[in-house]
Parts: sequence; structure tokens; C-alpha cells
Amino acid sequence: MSGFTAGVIVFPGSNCDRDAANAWSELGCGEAKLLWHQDKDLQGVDIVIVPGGFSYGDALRAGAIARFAPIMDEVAAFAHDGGLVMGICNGFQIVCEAGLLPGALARNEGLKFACKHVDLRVETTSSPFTCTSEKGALLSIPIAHGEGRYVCDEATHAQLIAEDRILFRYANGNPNGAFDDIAGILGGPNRNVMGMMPHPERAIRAALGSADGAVMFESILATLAQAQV
Ligand SMILES: NC(=O)CC[C@H](N)C(=O)O
Repeated sequence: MSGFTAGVIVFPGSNCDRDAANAWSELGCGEAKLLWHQDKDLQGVDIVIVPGGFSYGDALRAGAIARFAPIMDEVAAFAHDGGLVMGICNGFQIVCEAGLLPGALARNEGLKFACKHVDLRVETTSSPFTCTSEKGALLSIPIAHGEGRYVCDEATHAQLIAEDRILFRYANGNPNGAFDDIAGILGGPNRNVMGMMPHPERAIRAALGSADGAVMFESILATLAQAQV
């Protein structure tokens, strides 16, 4: 299996960094490097994963402080150059706060932390993150968040739809009140940036309750392998 290197950003308060790194290597994608938030060098990685957690204790608003970390300038430059960036849960919050994806994540409807498996519907396979899945496929993936309610203005919503940039919607129930059931979106110059609230890295083998998250890592691997040809 050819190997690619994932850079997983670690902030004070990240708690899914090891899970993301493990998923990458366990699924045969290659090596994962943990990159400290104060670093200013992505060390030539092939993909950046901004993982879940409670960076800076979610003070002010989840992701609002992490976006100012020195490494985020490098992540932004990498994204603007077409590099793959995957924001998971707190990573989605951070990537939105950094302006790499539109909209924001607000407190869950009902103001309760939500922790369970949910069904996600794959809304597009035109992405480096879902290209080996099927449009309309349902994935069982866990969520664990208090600020997961995706919000955006009408113009942004219309643009997301017109450009086929809604990656996942919640199916069979909306756990947080997200606008239009949105669970994950795409952005970047080449659909190369994604953010999602559920945790695919926690759903990579049956013993974890679901292996449905693996298709995202397979898609990324296929995309990177294709780019290398
Ligand atoms: N697992 C996570 O990344 C969730 C934490 C997140 N900061 C929240 O909204 O609660």
C-alpha cells in the first residue's frame, strides 16, 4: 500500500488527535504526524486533519481562539493552494472560524451536549472525501458535541446548494438543530476543504459500533493516489 502523510494539528484541549492519527495509519493510508499548534511548518504533509476536542476549553466560542494559532496561517495557505484539509467536530468549528469554510457552529438546539450514533446521508460524491462512496448512502457515525448546530445566511446556503457543496445531511433525525440538517460541507478552491461535526475516525471498525467512517479515508487515499499518477 502506498503511503501518504497526514498532519494532525494538536491544540491545547484537542482530544481526538490520536484517534485521527490512528484511523489514518490503521486504514493503511500511511503515516500520521502530530503537529503542534505553535509550529509554523506543516513538514510537507499530504493532508491536514484538524481534529476534534475542546481547543482552549471552547472559551468564547468553540474554535474562536484556535483560529489564531500560528499553524493556522500555514493551514490556510495549504488550503488555498488546493491541499486537502479535513476538519472534524472541533476541527470543523476551527476551520469555519478561520474563514476556510462559510458559516458557523452554534450551541445545540436545547443547549444539551449530544453524544450518540447518528445516520448521515452522503449528499455528493464529487469530493476527495466521499468519491468512493455512493450518493444517498447512509453512514452510521458518532457525534459528541455541544456546539454543533450549523448556521449560515441565506445567500451562503443558496451557494452551497448551487455548487453541490453540502457533503452530508443528518438523516432520520437532526441531533442539534442544524440548518437544513447540514452535518458537513465542502469549500476551498477545488472542493479540497471539508468540515463535519460527526466523527468518522471513531467509526473505522465494527468493534467501535460502526466501520462506516472508513469510506472517507478510502476516498482520500484514492484521491491522493490518483493525484500522484
Ligand atoms: N468532540 C468534539 O470535538 C466536540 C467538542 C466541541 N468543541 C463541542 O462543541 O462540544
